[in-house]
Amino acid sequence: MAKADALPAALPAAAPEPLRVRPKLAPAPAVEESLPGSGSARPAIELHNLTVGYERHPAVHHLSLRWAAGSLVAIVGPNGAGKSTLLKALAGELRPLSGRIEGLAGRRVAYLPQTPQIDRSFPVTVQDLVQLGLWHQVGALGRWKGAHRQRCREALATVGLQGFEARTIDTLSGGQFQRALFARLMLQDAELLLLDEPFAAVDENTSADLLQLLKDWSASGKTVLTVLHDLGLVRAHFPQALLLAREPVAHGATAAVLTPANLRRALGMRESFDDLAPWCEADAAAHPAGGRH
Ligand SMILES: Nc1ncnc2c1ncn2[C@@H]1O[C@H](COP(=O)(O)OP(=O)(O)OP(=O)(O)O)[C@@H](O)[C@H]1O
Repeated sequence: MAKADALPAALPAAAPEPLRVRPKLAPAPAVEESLPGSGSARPAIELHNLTVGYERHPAVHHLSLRWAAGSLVAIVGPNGAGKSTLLKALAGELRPLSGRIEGLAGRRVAYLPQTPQIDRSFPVTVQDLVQLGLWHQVGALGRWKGAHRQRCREALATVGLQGFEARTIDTLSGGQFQRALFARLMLQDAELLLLDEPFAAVDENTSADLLQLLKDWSASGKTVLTVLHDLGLVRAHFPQALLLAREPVAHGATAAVLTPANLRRALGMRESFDDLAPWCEADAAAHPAGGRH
């Protein structure tokens, strides 16, 4: 699987600034439309008994599910549940310990990780940062043209950063920086977007506007998987959810996933990562002689 275009994550919160988002498109598809058999021409993403972890220590176990193209999915769960680990696997940064992911071959994936991976003191302009989203079109040997710069300007205007092109990124507030990263995501034009807590460092108005972009992407057929902790936000805006606690607790329509019983169960499974833990139940069956991760 090709590694996703990794993007840095948000930095600390910023002063709010009004966004000029694109006009609202059709609402995000209802969950029924995103479920298997909806007839979408684009391939779904399928996890088949997927286990992902670090140095043979599984962090998230035995996931089997399917996301139809255009799904808008919130991935939720307690700290340490394996949410970021799952995104890393989908982004191609971690190889599965077992199982497989299907539906990514030949598809562009954009990944906005949780931890900042960019040195903001590096003297690059907002234009430099955002136009990297067009790398798939321009390439290492290509030349940046006026049309590319124009697309950058349009993307920046869409996230309310018109006129910021020449600013160096060290002069941006955290929220402005996050918006610039969304402009870059826009230019990446990926079919699968993986966002790890994208609203963690932005104010309510900004997150509402960025959320609208996610809905627009989903409505246009892109699959959007977003790690979130704000369950109110998830209930209000995400038709589908995956509740993780190292293993899947529930997956499907958000209202059916985020029930008090499921949430209690997930909390009960928290912090269970243990270097000396025995094989999980499913692995124990496969390794009757026993073993430890
Ligand atoms: N690089 C790593 N090496 C070893 N273990 C790791 C590494 N990264 C994460 N882990 C462990 O994997 C488990 C899952 O971590 P992960 O970051 O996926 O959880 P999360 O659900 O995203 O948590 P949070 O909500 O706190 O961000 C945790 O127990 C964590 O300690």
